[in-house]
Amino acid sequence: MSAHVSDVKVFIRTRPTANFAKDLIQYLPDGQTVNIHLRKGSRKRVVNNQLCSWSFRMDRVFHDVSQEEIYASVAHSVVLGALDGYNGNIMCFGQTGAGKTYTMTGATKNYKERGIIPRALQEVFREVEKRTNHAISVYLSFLEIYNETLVDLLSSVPLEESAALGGMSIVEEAGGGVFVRGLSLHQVHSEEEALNLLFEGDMNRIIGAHTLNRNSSRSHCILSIHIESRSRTLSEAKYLTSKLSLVDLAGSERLGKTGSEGQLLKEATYINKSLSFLEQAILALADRRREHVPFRQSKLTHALKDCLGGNCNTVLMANIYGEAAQIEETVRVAMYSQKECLCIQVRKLQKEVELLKQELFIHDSLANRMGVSYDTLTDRQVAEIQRQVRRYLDGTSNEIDIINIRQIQEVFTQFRLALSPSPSPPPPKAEAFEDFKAEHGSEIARILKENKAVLRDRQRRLRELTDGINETKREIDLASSTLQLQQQRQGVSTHNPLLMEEEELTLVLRLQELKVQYRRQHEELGSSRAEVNYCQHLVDQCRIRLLMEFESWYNESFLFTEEVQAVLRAGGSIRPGLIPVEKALSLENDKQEPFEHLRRELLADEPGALPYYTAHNRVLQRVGHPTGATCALLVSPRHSTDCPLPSTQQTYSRTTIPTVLQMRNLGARGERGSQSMT
Ligand SMILES: Nc1ncnc2c1ncn2[C@@H]1O[C@H](COP(=O)(O)OP(=O)(O)OP(=O)(O)O)[C@@H](O)[C@H]1O
Repeated sequence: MSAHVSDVKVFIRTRPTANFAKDLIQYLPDGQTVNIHLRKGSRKRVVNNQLCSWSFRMDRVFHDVSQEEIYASVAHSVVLGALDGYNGNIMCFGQTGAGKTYTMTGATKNYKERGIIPRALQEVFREVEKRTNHAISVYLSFLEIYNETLVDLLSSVPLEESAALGGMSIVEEAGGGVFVRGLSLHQVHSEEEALNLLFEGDMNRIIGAHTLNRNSSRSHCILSIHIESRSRTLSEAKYLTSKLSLVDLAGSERLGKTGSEGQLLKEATYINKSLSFLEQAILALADRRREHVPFRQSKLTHALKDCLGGNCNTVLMANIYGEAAQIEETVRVAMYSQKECLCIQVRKLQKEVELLKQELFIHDSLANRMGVSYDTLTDRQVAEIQRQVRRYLDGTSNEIDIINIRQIQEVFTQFRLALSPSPSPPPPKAEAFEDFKAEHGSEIARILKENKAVLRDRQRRLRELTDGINETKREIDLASSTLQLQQQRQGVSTHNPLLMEEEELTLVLRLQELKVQYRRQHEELGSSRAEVNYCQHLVDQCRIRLLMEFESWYNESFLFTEEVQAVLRAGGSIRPGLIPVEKALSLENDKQEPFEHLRRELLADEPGALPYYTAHNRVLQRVGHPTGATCALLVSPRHSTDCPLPSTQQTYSRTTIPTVLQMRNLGARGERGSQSMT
């Protein structure tokens, strides 16, 4: 039996655990979909019950599945493909401890639990025995890549000697293949010989890691099975060579997760870089417009160059934990594999398109329609269709040349353009704003006017109080200095407080009276300042509402297309006015300018409100949530005014605010605002 499909497949496998997070990970019965839910903020240990959900679709998802089944579903066809001359590549990736080594190598203590590599070696030699018509030679190499350093796990030469000989390097061959110069290649004649090398390499990896003080899960390992096959019966049959790479990638933890530093940080950086380069290489392979695939960016991608894409069967296995504590990493790994899955879909579709184009070409040549192009229309072709449509509409022509679907679509587009009424240019914003205040926005404009009047009244009262308190202070100072002079005149030594002269007594009593008055005025001033601040806040709110409502009205009335307006009318999460119009319509900057100017002018009398408004609007646009506007308004800080203030600064409670002002609060279209303001 032979199997060879040049393709990439993506799988997910969960490591079994007693604490499987069944409320967060759900495998759907189709055997291909896994839904993962993540509680927002769980990482920061913030109590937050909001869930983010993802649905990932793979070639297959494996949960509680035996090693035997994994091999049959994932590796069997790739191994057979290699025996037929197709390169193969099986890669396991995922976070440390998620089961990559278990999947690739398996648990060595238990035969049933052996992984893909020993099973692949077994199958290769069984096939060698079966395929008696072929002389098949098998070679093994075992490469470790640690921090971009290449290590030969089967070398008999000590590391220092190998370095003295020039070390190892990745070299490209003329036919597009790659080989690692300096990496030992071992011919094996039986399954057992091959397994010996596998275990030896594994052991060398552990010893190397131990002596060099590094963690074996921080390196990538590639066991390559090189196969050469020659027909014993057909002298002219091709001599086939292939390479099957079985890759156990390093754990893919995020940098920040374990607070890595020093060596750990360096390792994590290398791993992340090489995995990201691997991803880039796979994405580039899927993009047919890319002529260059960046294989040389890392040792890993360079070494795998001839096992990715092209004439190669590739399998990606995402190993994940099933526990809630690891759910974020799980999402990350699943997303990574999903991306690969997407590019595989793209590649498949591109192949299909290619095939269909070829069929069309044959069909056209049989139907004598050679020279017909199915590519995207050029500007000249579009202009030609436009001309023909116009001639058809004004009656000078009865025909329009159409030979393919793209042209039909373009004809319809041109008809629509020609027949739809040309949109009138929107009026200048400053002019429209006046109309808006007189009609649609009259109620808000009226309330803004009233609130401004109240604010002016309170500001006047504050000025009076400040003048009054300053006057009292002056009187106090005068009375004090007069009293002091009086006492000096009498002479301090002879002065008897019990025998106070009438003039002096009058002065003392006046001073006491003034001090009481000063304290009373001071309190009143405090309340008055609080009122002014609060009135100012309400005026700002009204002003912002007015501008927002205006912007919304202007967009809806003059800028949004009928389609957009229909969506807005239908409700949903988009609220008019919260769509940044620049984004929705890509307005040119100079058209926005007058409105910015208007906005600044409107806010000019209280400059403090401008940054407030701008920042607030930015937050709204960023959050893009309908209630965002209201919430932001309600929690916004109160503004100070430029009114004269007494020398002592105080804070005032909001309980002094008169009820009449609360009635004019516009927050949250009614109730929400008034709740929060009291
Ligand atoms: N599917 C599974 N069934 C049974 N045991 C498993 C399975 N997957 C993993 N294990 C066990 O979990 C432990 C960790 O697995 P493994 O060493 O394969 O993780 P890993 O992803 O290769 O980690 P590292 O990145 O550190 O190499 C091992 O004891 C392994 O036997």
